[in-house]
Amino acid sequence: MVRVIGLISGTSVDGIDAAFVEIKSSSTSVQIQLIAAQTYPYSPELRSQILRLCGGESISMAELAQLDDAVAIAFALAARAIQGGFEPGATLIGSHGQTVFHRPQKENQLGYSLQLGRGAVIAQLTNLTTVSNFRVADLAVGGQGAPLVSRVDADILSHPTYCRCVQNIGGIGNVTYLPPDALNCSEQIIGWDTGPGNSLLDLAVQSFSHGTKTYDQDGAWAAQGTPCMSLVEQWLKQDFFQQPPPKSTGRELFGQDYLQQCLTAAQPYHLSEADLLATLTELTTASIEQSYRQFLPQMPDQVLLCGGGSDNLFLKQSLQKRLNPIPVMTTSEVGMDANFKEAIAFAVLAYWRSQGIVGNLPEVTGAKTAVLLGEIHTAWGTRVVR
Ligand SMILES: Nc1ncnc2c1ncn2[C@@H]1O[C@H](COP(=O)(O)OP(=O)(O)OP(=O)(O)O)[C@@H](O)[C@H]1O
Ligand SMILES: CC(=O)N[C@H]1[C@@H]2OC[C@@H](O2)[C@@H](O)[C@@H]1O[C@H](C)C(=O)O
Repeated sequence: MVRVIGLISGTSVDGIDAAFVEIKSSSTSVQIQLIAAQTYPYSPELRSQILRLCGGESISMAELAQLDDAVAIAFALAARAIQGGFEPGATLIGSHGQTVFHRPQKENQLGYSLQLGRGAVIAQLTNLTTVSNFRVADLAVGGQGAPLVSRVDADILSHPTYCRCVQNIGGIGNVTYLPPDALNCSEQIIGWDTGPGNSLLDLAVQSFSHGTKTYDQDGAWAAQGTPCMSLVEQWLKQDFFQQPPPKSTGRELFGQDYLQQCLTAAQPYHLSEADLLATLTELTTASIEQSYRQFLPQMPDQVLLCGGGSDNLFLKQSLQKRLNPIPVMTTSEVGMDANFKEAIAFAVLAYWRSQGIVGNLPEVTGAKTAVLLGEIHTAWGTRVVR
């Protein structure tokens, strides 16, 4: 048994998700007990600095260094806070860090992905061995570097007889397709980034609310509107949605510029803000549905949502309508907290790294081979281990 902290802040930049878990492992899989979970919001200043960088703003190397320091300190404070008081405490941290740039692999160009929050600093500040920088090893062997949670999804969410899709709806959406008894047929597991999750919705809400809101609670604003389906069909012609897996994306594509193109295309329709939010919600759910129908060997028996978008009632209803009669549930309904599944995943990925167990699924990322994910930083220095 080992106690591990998983930390992640994703493309919504809404804060650091921290999960404190106990991991028991057998020869075939891991058993997870969630001890504590919490989201630690960024300070408004730090969030806005990160969002500007994610939005493509140029900064100096000195500013980048300062931002990396601030993110590492914020992650270390979250790690200290989440395990406060529990005994025994954690012996390992898995820190995804904060994605600020992602360049998917294409043709003969390696992918590139940058997450801020240096593991060596977190290890020093917490005095705990810290695994970080998970994506580079998959990228170096020709992978997309994302999604990385698929092997964990298979371990903790596959079902003996049901075929499942685990659908994360964060800033960006990503799916893992799990055939029945997936662990014993991992070559049949597939996954990809489906496209925008909440990223366009959040940007639109921040603009329409003049900065007073960061997201549409429960999708209540969008629910007051009517989606314009012809716009959704037009937007779905974007190359990314036609691209077969393996594929990954980020705010570099589905960010402010893409939103602006959507709003410009919508002008002739004279839509209200609620109509626009409803239409952007349909883009998210339509892109998920279309990718399933286009790229899956068969439609799943169940869809399990996770990520903040799983709390968006209007979005969940729209996806259910599109996938009926397939039940659209959340991972919480099968015992895996939907808001912290990704943080838990990075605790497991860090544990696997510490045990010399590979973490990526080449069938998902397109990597040439399965590799060890993450660099191990101890309080007394960085260990280079096989
Ligand atoms: N109650 C809610 N109603 C509607 N939307 C919500 C709710 N709670 C969270 N969200 C959405 O979820 C987002 C945060 O989700 P999450 O933390 O999964 O994103 P992330 O991890 O940063 O993204 P990614 O998975 O792309 O890395 C918020 O920005 C918001 O858009
Ligand atoms: C570069 C990066 O941070 N990608 C994220 C993003 O957010 C959702 C989707 O795109 C996913 O592929 C990925 O994160 C999750 C944790 C993953 O790698 O599985």
